[in-house]
Amino acid sequence: MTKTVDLPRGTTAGLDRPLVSLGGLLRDWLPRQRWFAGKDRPVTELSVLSVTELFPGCLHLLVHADHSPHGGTTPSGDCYQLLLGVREHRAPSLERAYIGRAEKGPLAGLAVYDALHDPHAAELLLERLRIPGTAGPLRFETAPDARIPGGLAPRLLDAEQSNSSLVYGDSYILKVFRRIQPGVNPDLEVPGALAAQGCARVPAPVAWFRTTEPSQATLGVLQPFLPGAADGWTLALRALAAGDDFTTEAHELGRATADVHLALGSAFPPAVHDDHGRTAEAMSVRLDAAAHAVPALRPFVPGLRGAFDALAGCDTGPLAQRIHGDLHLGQVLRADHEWFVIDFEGEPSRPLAERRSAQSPVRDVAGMLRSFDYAARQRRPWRPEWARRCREAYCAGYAARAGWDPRKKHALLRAHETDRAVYEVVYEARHRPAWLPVPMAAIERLARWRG
Ligand SMILES: Nc1ncnc2c1ncn2[C@@H]1O[C@H](COP(=O)(O)OP(=O)(O)O)[C@@H](O)[C@H]1O
Ligand SMILES: O=P(O)(O)O[C@H]1O[C@H](CO)[C@@H](O[C@H]2O[C@H](CO)[C@@H](O)[C@H](O)[C@H]2O)[C@H](O)[C@H]1O
Repeated sequence: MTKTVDLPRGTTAGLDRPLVSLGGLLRDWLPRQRWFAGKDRPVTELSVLSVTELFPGCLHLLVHADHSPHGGTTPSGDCYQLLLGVREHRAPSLERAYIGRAEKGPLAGLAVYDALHDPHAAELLLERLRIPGTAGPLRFETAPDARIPGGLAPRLLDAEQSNSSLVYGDSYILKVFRRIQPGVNPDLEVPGALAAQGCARVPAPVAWFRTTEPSQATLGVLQPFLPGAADGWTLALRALAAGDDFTTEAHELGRATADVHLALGSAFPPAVHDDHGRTAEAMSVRLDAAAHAVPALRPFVPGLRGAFDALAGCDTGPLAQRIHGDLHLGQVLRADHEWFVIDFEGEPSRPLAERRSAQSPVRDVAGMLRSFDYAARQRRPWRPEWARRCREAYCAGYAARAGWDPRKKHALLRAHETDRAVYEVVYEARHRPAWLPVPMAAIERLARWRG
């Protein structure tokens, strides 16, 4: 029988030693994870920032993967959250989650695996979340009126994700953030603020956990699960495959986006003048960095920069406010004939302060328009007409609710679509090189654009 191993209870003293013995294992395992952000750069050092025994046989770790070249002076790297299960023997049911056997230190000889794959560990994690409390530097908190039942069966979502999510009994979904940045995560902050506004388009957080060490940071959020929901990407591809029209859904999605923008406008500090010059400058800087990282972009840089120059010269547009920041078809769910919006983290590679700053709502609109293009390019022959109709319907739906029409903001829309396509090029080059031609096709079109 497979036994879990009891580690010294309630103490972190000496527990950082396990990482010394796990370093070799994690160094190989970490970069292979979908959510690992530094795939294009070697890990030069892996260090432990905190380690806590969450419950017997389960360690909570924050590790830092350093990418600075040896001898380099500018530190670079990211912090990741790991939940490691430790057992005496390898469990056949956890083969997919197996990381390896610790060679040295207090865990020597024990089998180590990603505990989120272990239903028993996932159940205990929900138990911790149901009732407010602490474990070392970890804080477990609930919404004031939350009544979370125990004993819900967990399942780990195996979607291609930036984080890891556990669904409990089709009632709740727990998102465990993988890349951790100091401060409150917008995916807790924004849905919480929208719930307080009575915005029904966003599932409200019911519990969350955070750390106080090495600095304050959100680690995970539990929200109601929308049973039977399908995400916009799946629905769009289904419509394309069946040759179905998607304009009704796109129109409603435009309305839903505007609803969320209006609620965000009320929930956060007043909207501010959108400084187009500064935004254009930031876009230009991102373009240069992207072209440095992805050589295929380089021939298009002068053409693309034209979009940013046009933005800088533009003197009208909606006010800047809190936005979603990474809006695409995978971030919207359809349930009971309504659209819901999830995942307010923003573009994962951007610094947190930037993601939480006021930005043009056109950025979200541009994100969704790019997504229609992505969907249309999943089929051969490519369906530009399908994407164009969705685009029109989405903008019309948005305008009907927001009171202004994104289609009439040509310079803004083009600049934000260009910036978004540049982001996507870097994202695909890093995570899914086979998808690179999708945003590159848009880059070619946007670089040629004369209007
Ligand atoms: N409240 C919810 N109800 C139903 N499914 C959800 C809910 N929240 C997220 N999901 C599912 O989980 C997936 C991943 O969620 P998401 O927040 O986008 O995580 P990530 O940031 O890791 O991409 C979504 O695509 C969706 O299928
Ligand atoms: O993981 P997240 O949902 O936070 O977002 C990241 O991954 C997305 C892909 O999973 C990526 O979206 C890009 O691909 C989508 C199709 O898979 C497409 O609908 C989007 O329009 C396109 O941007 C997203 O950019 C990235 O931040």
